[in-house]
Amino acid sequence: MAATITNFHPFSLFSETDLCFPFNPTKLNFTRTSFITSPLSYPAIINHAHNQNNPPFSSSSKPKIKKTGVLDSPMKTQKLNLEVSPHRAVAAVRLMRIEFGGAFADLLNERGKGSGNNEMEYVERTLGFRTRDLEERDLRLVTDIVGGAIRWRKYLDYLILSLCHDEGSFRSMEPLLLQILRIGFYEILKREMPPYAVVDENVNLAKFALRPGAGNMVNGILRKLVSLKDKDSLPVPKLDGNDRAQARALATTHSHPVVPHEPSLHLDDFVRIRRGMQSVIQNGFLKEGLCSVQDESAGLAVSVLDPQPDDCIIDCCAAPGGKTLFMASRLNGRGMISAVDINKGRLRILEETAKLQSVDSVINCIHADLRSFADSNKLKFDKVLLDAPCSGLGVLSKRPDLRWNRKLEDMEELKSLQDELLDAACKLVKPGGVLVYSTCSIDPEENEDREFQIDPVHRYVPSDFSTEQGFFRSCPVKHSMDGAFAARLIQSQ
Ligand SMILES: C[S@@+](CC[C@H](N)C(=O)[O-])C[C@H]1O[C@@H](n2cnc3c(N)ncnc32)[C@H](O)[C@@H]1O
Repeated sequence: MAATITNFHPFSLFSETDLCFPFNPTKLNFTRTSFITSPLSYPAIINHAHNQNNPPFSSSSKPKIKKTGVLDSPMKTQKLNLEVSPHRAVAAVRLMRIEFGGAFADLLNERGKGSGNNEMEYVERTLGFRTRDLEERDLRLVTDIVGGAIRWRKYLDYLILSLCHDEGSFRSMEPLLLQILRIGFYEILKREMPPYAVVDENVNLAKFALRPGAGNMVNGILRKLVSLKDKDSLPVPKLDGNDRAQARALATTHSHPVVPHEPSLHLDDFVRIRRGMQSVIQNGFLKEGLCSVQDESAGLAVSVLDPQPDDCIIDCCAAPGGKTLFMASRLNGRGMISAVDINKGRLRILEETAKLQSVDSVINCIHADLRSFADSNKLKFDKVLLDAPCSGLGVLSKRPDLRWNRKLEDMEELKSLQDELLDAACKLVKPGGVLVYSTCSIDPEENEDREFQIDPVHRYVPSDFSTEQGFFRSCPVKHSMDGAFAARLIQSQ
């Protein structure tokens, strides 16, 4: 089975190649929101269950288990080990599959539900034995341990390395032994479990899955960890040296991957990454709302509106929320954005992502057709964004399907819908307020060929994006980003 990020995060709707993400400064102690944009490719998810003849990790070299039994089903003749806790065995094997098999932690967790038998097959093939079957509680523990060990991997590895005899023994450590240590370290440091139970259980796992000597090693290192923790003298990465060294130390303490990135040339809050998106995903940054994916052209269209704290804004075609959420991050918790969209499902994505990114307090989602909403609504807004449904001709590099799906008749219909939405949006602007009409199209008929009385955009975006007539326009070839258009209109007083 293969899957793409589309199944993973709504922001992939905007972009399969260029990714941006806003870091949540409250969670990451960054001073302000940042975005990342990057070309990337997602590795296919490998489902070894479909490849039974090719086990992911050979168990041929594994010692046979010490304590075996036969499972109750007459079909099952596998070796059963009752001394190893099932959730640790499954967690260790999942971690191996994620690190070496390219599997996604999330999908494994989902599939884990109700598929204990599959899990045990992996355990048996990797460790050489089965444990008792997983119960609901075990599965919850697996999810927590696997997620935690991945999330904190950089920090856990730093500590494991510090407690090894030398760097060589860390670097040459058997992968399974390293996973077992990561589990033990995570349980002791982050789950705060009773340390001696953790030591005993992980020693058992190493002993049975590898060999007695591996059990001794786990015992020695985990006990060293417990003793340092008790004395409050765990090694801490030194925060000195140049900026880069300090950033590395912080990345270790907070277990952030060091993702190669470059600041956006056009937006303070964006960074562009070319590689390393896997780390961002695996560390849960997207899922936890610490960042999101967005093309710089979308960010620049928001800059044309120039949202400021205390603004009362309406985003007329808001879902699934890329621009709304970026605007919300600029309000610093003050002001309000009414986010209108006719599509309930897409609006729900916006609502959920706003909660994840902790900006829901400044966003009010309204499920409505803008045309009827504008007729019935009495409230007027300081700033109105109409990011209109469009042909998408500016995003063909990411949406190749559009090349074949667009018909001339559709374009006529689309333009009249855009006209109606623009009329509706105009009704919502306060006297002296601003309306930004934007599209991700480069077709003049959808954009500058309309009759606009405009406020030129050069004060809001770099001059390279401002056309002679005062519109914002980004061009895929010239700017290496999506093609987009925005016009800034001022309502007369
Ligand atoms: C280009 S997308 C908006 C993207 C969004 N601004 C963002 O940044 O994520 C256009 C949106 O217009 C919505 N839409 C289309 N017709 C509408 C209508 N009559 N009233 C309100 N929303 C409408 C669609 O559901 C779609 O979500």
